[in-house]
Amino acid sequence: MSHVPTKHGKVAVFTAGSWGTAFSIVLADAGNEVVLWARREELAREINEHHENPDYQPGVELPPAVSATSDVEKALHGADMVVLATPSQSLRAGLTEWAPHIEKDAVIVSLMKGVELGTLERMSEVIAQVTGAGPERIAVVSGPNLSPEIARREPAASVVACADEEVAKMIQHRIHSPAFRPYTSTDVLGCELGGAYKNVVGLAVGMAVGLGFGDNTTASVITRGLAETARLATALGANPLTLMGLAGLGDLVATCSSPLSRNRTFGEKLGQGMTTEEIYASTRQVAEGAKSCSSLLALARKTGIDAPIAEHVDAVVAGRMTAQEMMDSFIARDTKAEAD
Ligand SMILES: NC(=O)c1ccc[n+]([C@@H]2O[C@H](COP(=O)([O-])OP(=O)(O)OC[C@H]3O[C@@H](n4cnc5c(N)ncnc54)[C@H](O)[C@@H]3O)[C@@H](O)[C@H]2O)c1
Ligand SMILES: O=P(O)(O)OC[C@H](O)CO
Repeated sequence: MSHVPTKHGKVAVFTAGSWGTAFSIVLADAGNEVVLWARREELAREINEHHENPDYQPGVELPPAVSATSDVEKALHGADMVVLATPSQSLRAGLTEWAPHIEKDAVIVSLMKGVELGTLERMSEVIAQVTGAGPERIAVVSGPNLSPEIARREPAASVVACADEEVAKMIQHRIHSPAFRPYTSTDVLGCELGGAYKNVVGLAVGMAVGLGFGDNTTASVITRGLAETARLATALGANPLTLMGLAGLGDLVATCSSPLSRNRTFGEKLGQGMTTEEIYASTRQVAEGAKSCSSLLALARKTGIDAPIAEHVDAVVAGRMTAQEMMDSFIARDTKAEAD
């Protein structure tokens, strides 16, 4: 059945990185007017003049409904939806600057997949604290959505989660494009933890690939990674079915199987023997799991949950263990029942 785009309102997207730019195409294709905020004025100018973001989605033509600005007030004026896509560890600082200019009834949608270091807060919690918005104004979009594929309009599905189901439905309508199919959920916590944890599992799978191991190894890590994710998320109140859905298993499969994933690639480089510092120096794009392994591990410990994958990935990223030692240690762990 064909999708008929309807005319919607203005959406402000912070910021013009890989996912913000790709998601602006979804939003425009779904009938929204989109303003991308770029930190650098020259990038905003480039986007407006050439309808392309050469830094984060080179070669992709942006629809006419997408424009860019480096002016925060201009981006947010009249926007009834604000979409946030920064690295998770930068959200609090950025949002503190932007929040005073957000329209008072605007809904705020997080596209981020991480947990804040130190506070151990999920992005929706950071948004609530910084903006004062209630749960009915805060939503999350999460699923198997590698940005280069979304930017090429390859078909994909995702989940839009909000504590208020009617708001989730409204956002679903606003982001349903010919190539992008959103499902609703009220399980914000489950979607956020699924999204953050899959990055850590993606790092471990990447390490296995970098070490030269095949599909038995990666499937074992993926499956135990899903068990670990579900253990923590359900202990914190998530619906177990969320972890079996697009924001859990779906995203885990996309991230762990795709060479496009920055987390899997980061892990692959660790597996090949590069250090974390060398990898950071080789790319400016974010691999959220390299930071969130530490916050998720701390969250698991605080919750009294066994989290061997987060623990080992954190040790490798911090240089306390090699990728090979991690794999050896996974196999040598005390044996137990699968369901435990
Ligand atoms: N790229 C994807 O395929 C994808 C898909 C789904 C979710 N995500 C999530 O979206 C979030 C953003 O990822 P991305 O891929 O767009 O990252 P990216 O590295 O491509 O872009 C990050 C953007 O944030 C900006 N930025 C960096 N530091 C900042 C700061 N201190 N203050 C304000 N802005 C800052 C950068 O200028 C850039 O525009 C992450 O949480 C990621 O897990 C990414
Ligand atoms: O490139 P990654 O590893 O950040 O993954 C991107 C998306 O989260 C995949 O859904």
